[in-house]
Amino acid sequence: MDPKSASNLSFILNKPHDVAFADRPVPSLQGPHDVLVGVNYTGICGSDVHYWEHGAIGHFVVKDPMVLGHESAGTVVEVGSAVTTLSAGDRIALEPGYPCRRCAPCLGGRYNLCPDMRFAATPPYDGTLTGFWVAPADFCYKLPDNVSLQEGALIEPLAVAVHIVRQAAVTPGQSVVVMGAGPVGLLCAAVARAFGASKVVSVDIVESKLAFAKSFCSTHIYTSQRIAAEDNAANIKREADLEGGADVVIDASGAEPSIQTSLHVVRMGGTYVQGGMGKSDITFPIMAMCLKEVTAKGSFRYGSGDYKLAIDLVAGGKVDVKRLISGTVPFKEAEDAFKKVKEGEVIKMLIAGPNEKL
Ligand SMILES: NC(=O)c1ccc[n+]([C@@H]2O[C@H](COP(=O)([O-])OP(=O)(O)OC[C@H]3O[C@@H](n4cnc5c(N)ncnc54)[C@H](O)[C@@H]3O)[C@@H](O)[C@H]2O)c1
Ligand SMILES: OC[C@H](O)C(O)[C@@H](O)CO
Repeated sequence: MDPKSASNLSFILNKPHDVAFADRPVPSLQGPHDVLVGVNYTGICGSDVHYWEHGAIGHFVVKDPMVLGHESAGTVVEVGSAVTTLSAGDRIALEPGYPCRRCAPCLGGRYNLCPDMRFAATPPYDGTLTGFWVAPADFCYKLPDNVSLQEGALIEPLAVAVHIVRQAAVTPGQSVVVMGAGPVGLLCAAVARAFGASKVVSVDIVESKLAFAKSFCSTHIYTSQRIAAEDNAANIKREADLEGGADVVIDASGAEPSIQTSLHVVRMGGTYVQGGMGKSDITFPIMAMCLKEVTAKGSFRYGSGDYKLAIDLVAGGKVDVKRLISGTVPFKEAEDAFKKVKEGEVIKMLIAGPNEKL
């Protein structure tokens, strides 16, 4: 694709529910280690939909028009003079956040915690729903021949799940309960299976999502009821035969009742990981955490090795991300795809890049 003759049409959020398409200048390489990527496919994340609806997530507020999107795969079109690992034509999954590489978290190996992270479609930084994108070469991961560009767009949420399951340190034979069967919860359940968990229980409030989870990877499912958290936890333990509780519980819902249930379903000395992002403050069953000596951890985005492992899991047939793709729309239908995601009819919608023929 020649960037001189191709479109750099971008899908821009002006303010909540006010989006526009604009042909922006094709970006140039900023340094010798950069590559220019033609964006082929981008998945819609819940955070994109949240910005589209509300114009903000916590203290990240869209003040100026911002290009949406951060779950992308593309094709390299130009490489900087110092790039040795990629060449024009390579198909890649795009890691969309660039840390400073100099601060204490970066040097400590946890670059996802960099305070100066420039993350796509997180204000003030533009996202990847555009024709061309410039990235450091080491944040572009070559896709093996048996991984499609559509699957490549799913590597981002899969890397989120890989990071969560690594935080939980899941080992073979363990029991894992995953709260939430949206894309992140489904992928956490699949990664937990791939890590050797023998029992993976998906919990949600929507039965159709659980039916999908069962067909996708979960060994057990449970529809959460509007009852006390302790009672939901007791039901999960009984129905999934988890006497004493689960070794690991992951929240991928962000919902307060689900977080409360999690602390009652985890076993003595078990591990709890918070992956879901809902309300900033909730009522948390801290006594259960204390008395059971639960190891509780957070998980934010992804770090060293997560993208690589996510690609290996797809290439090795361990996680079939294709099954999560509900449909792909042309670039000009981006807003309709956002509406579909908001209505909850779909699992993962992809938007083709502006130069992609469907
Ligand atoms: N930690 C990170 O870096 C990171 C990255 C991406 C997304 N997230 C967060 O992960 C969460 C999941 O993302 P997603 O894209 O799958 O979102 P999603 O909204 O598609 O999925 C959330 C699921 O939780 C279910 N749910 C709601 N209330 C529940 C309850 N009481 N019990 C059980 N399930 C319940 C919903 O029905 C839904 O299926 C979101 O909160 C998102 O913000 C975190
Ligand atoms: O997958 C990455 C997440 O969607 C982002 O961190 C988002 O939630 C905030 O920028």
